Amino acid sequence: MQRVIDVSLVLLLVYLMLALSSDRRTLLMIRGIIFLLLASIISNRIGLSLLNFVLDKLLVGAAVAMAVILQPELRRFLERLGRGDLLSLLHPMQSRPAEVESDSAIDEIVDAVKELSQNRTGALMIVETGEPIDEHNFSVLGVRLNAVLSKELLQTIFQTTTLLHDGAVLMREDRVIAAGVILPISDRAASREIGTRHRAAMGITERVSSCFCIVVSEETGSIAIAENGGLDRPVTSARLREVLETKLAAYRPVNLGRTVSRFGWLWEKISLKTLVTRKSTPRK
Ligand SMILES: Nc1ncnc2c1ncn2[C@@H]1O[C@H](COP(=O)(O)OP(=O)(O)OP(=O)(O)O)[C@@H](O)[C@H]1O
Repeated sequence: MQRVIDVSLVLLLVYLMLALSSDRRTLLMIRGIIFLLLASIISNRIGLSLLNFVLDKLLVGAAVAMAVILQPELRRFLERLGRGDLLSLLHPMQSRPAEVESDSAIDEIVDAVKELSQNRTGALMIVETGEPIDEHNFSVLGVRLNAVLSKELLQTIFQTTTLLHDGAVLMREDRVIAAGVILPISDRAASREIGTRHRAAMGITERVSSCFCIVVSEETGSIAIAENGGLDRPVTSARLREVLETKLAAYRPVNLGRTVSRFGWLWEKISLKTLVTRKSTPRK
C-alpha cells in the first residue's frame, strides 16, 4: 500500500512539473532529469555502485541547474502553493483567466489573413494555444495593446505606414495583447534560406510549444503556419481555419471536450511528438 502511495505521489509530482511549463526546452530538461533518476534507481538495484555514485552526483548538479534555469516556473508554482490554489495546479488550464476562444475570433483572424494575403501585406501573428508565453522568450515585447481582436485591427497594424507593422502581433484568446513584438530568429540550417519573417516564426515556435505562428509573405502573399520550429507553406485559408479550430478547441467551454483535450494536452507534453521537429520547406 505504501508503495502504491509512493508511486502515485511521484507521478503526481511529475504531472505538476510538466503542467508548470509550456516551454519545449523546459520539458526536455524535465525528461532528462527523469531519465537520470530512473538510471540511478536501476544502477542502485543491480549493484553498479560506481555508476550509481556518478549518476547521483549528476542528478544533484542537474537539479541545482534546473532550479536556477526554471526560476520563474518554480516561483509561479510556489506562489500558487502559498495561495492554496491547489486546483489550478492540478488543472493548469483553469489558471487561464478566460477559457473561451470564440468562433468569431477565428473568423476575424481568417478574414484578416485572407485580405492581407490578397493585398500582399506582410504579417506575422503569434497565436497562443496554452499557458501565456513567458515574455523572456521574446527579444523585444513591443507595444502592449490588450485590445479586442478584430480583422480591422489586424489589417491596420500590418499596413506599412503604421509604426506597429514591423514585428509580430501576439494574440491570446480574443485579444491582441501586443504588436511590434521582435522574436528570436531560428538558426536551423534548413531555415537559412528563408527570410527573417518566416525564421522569426520558426524561432519562437522552436522555443515555445504552446503557440503557433501565422505568416503572410509580403513577397508572394502566401500564407504559412509555423509550429514546433517547422514551417508549413503555402496553406489555404480553409486549412488555416481548420488549424485554428483544432488548436483553440481546448478553450471552448464544453466540459467533455475540455476534459478530453486536457488529456490530449498532457499526452502531447509527455509524448515524443514534441521532440520531433517538422521539416521546414525551403524557399522556392
Ligand atoms: N525577429 C523578428 N521578429 C519579428 N518580426 C520580424 C523579425 N525579423 C523580421 N521581421 C519582420 O519581417 C520583415 C522582413 O521580412 P523579410 O522580407 O526579411 O522576411 P521574409 O520571410 O522573406 O518575408 P516576406 O516573404 O514577407 O518578404 C520585417 O519588416 C519585420 O516586420
